[in-house]
Amino acid sequence: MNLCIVGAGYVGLTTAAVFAELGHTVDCVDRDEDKIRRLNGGDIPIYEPGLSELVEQNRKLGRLFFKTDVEQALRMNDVIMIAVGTPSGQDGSADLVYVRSVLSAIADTLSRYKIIIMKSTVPPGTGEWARQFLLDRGVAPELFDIVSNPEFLREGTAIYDTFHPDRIVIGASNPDAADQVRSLYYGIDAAVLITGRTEAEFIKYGSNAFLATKLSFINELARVCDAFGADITKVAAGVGMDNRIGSRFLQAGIGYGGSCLPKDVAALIAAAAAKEQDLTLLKAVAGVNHTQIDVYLRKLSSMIGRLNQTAHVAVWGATFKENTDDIRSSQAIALMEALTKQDCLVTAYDPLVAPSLQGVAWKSSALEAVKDADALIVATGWEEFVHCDWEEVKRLMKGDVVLDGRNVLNQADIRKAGLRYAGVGRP
Ligand SMILES: NC(=O)c1ccc[n+]([C@@H]2O[C@H](COP(=O)([O-])OP(=O)(O)OC[C@H]3O[C@@H](n4cnc5c(N)ncnc54)[C@H](O)[C@@H]3O)[C@@H](O)[C@H]2O)c1
Ligand SMILES: O=c1ccn([C@@H]2O[C@H](COP(=O)(O)OP(=O)(O)O[C@H]3O[C@H](CO)[C@@H](O)[C@H](O)[C@H]3O)[C@@H](O)[C@H]2O)c(=O)[nH]1
Repeated sequence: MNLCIVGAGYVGLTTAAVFAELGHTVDCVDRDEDKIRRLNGGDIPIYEPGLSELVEQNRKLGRLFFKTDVEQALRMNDVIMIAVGTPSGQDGSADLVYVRSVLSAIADTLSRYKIIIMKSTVPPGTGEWARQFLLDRGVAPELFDIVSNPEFLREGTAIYDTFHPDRIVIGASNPDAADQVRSLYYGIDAAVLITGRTEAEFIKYGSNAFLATKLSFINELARVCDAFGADITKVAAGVGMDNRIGSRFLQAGIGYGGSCLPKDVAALIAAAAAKEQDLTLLKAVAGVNHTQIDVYLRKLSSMIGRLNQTAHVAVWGATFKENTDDIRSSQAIALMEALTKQDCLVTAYDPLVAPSLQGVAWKSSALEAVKDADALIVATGWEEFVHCDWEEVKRLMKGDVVLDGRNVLNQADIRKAGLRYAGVGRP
């Protein structure tokens, strides 16, 4: 099948590479000229394990193309997938400005039947709104179908997730259009769920909202475990053994971040509010996440006796989780901002990124970052931090406190090196 994917970001680029690998011919278009230039020069603008090889292979095979001329690509292809960003607006609602701009380009170019697949995460009702948008722009109703096909990949494992999804959700009002979209996934062994468009849009928000709920639940329980001197990792292991609950997404930490969970929880709350529904549970989920950093900074403060300009805190990790270069809504960044707000001296290191942050001195290695520090916080669970030389850390640090913000470290190794260990909900 010939396909045009609009947006060459984490989702568009990964999906383009995987569909090309499945044998389709894919035009991946983005209006960001620099991004497309880099892609055409063999340089992948994001860090995603396995993506570079897949892109290169399919470019060489003549199945994957990167272009900036959106209109031309829209004219040339009869299957169009929208994978542009849907960031949070001021009030938390999803800002559909990029989606609208793609729809506008589609309206300008559409002269024969097209299937328009909404891959971007959009609020319930957006498919219907998009249909009306095109009709209002004078496009004849028989010239298009809009199909919702939400994406569930995780950054860091995006290629694996796209080849091995738990399910493929296709929301369509025309069964023939749903079948066409299903045939795009030929070669992927996964359950396919065909629903109405609005239900598909809800499934995406419902999934992310549930994942966020699981995380805030375990993070709140971790606070109580802390108070009782119990270990949340052991509690989570036992709770997760119940198949109805499941063991995944129960790792307590300094909170969830990334470009999706915080944004999609906020967007669902806003979408509900527009229909006069108050999502009290989800508001609490966001609230727990919002205060999680403060809770553990208080713990740190009690261990080193102060959090002010005389405190030197080293932070390991800046990305919102390991194996990605994405810092959107990263709790690690929020933590550094909270520390600098208290005038602490902050030295930091991340294996992939060093974003400019006022008051943060970036170092070129993990060990360099801990030199003379009173305390170390591990804010992202990079493998490199798990396997570091704790004897050397102890030798370089002035103080002896290690706060494991992701519960990924081996406490015994740290204590053996003469350091004091504190985790999230761990005694
Ligand atoms: N990142 C994830 O892990 C993930 C997973 C599932 C779903 N989603 C959803 O997928 C969507 C895309 O997310 P992302 O992380 O890939 O975003 P991103 O910001 O990485 O990429 C979006 C791309 O779209 C391009 N773009 C914007 N407007 C355009 C236009 N009019 N024409 C051409 N290109 C345009 C931008 O230049 C950018 O390169 C969002 O709705 C997000 O919620 C993201
Ligand atoms: O047990 C856990 C699991 C995750 N996290 C944190 O939660 C955040 C989100 O992690 P994850 O969900 O793995 O990252 P994303 O790549 O943002 O993926 C989520 O958001 C995507 C965009 O919508 C969806 O497609 C995915 O299914 C959904 O998992 C990160 O800060 C993690 O550190 C924890 O603290 N504990």
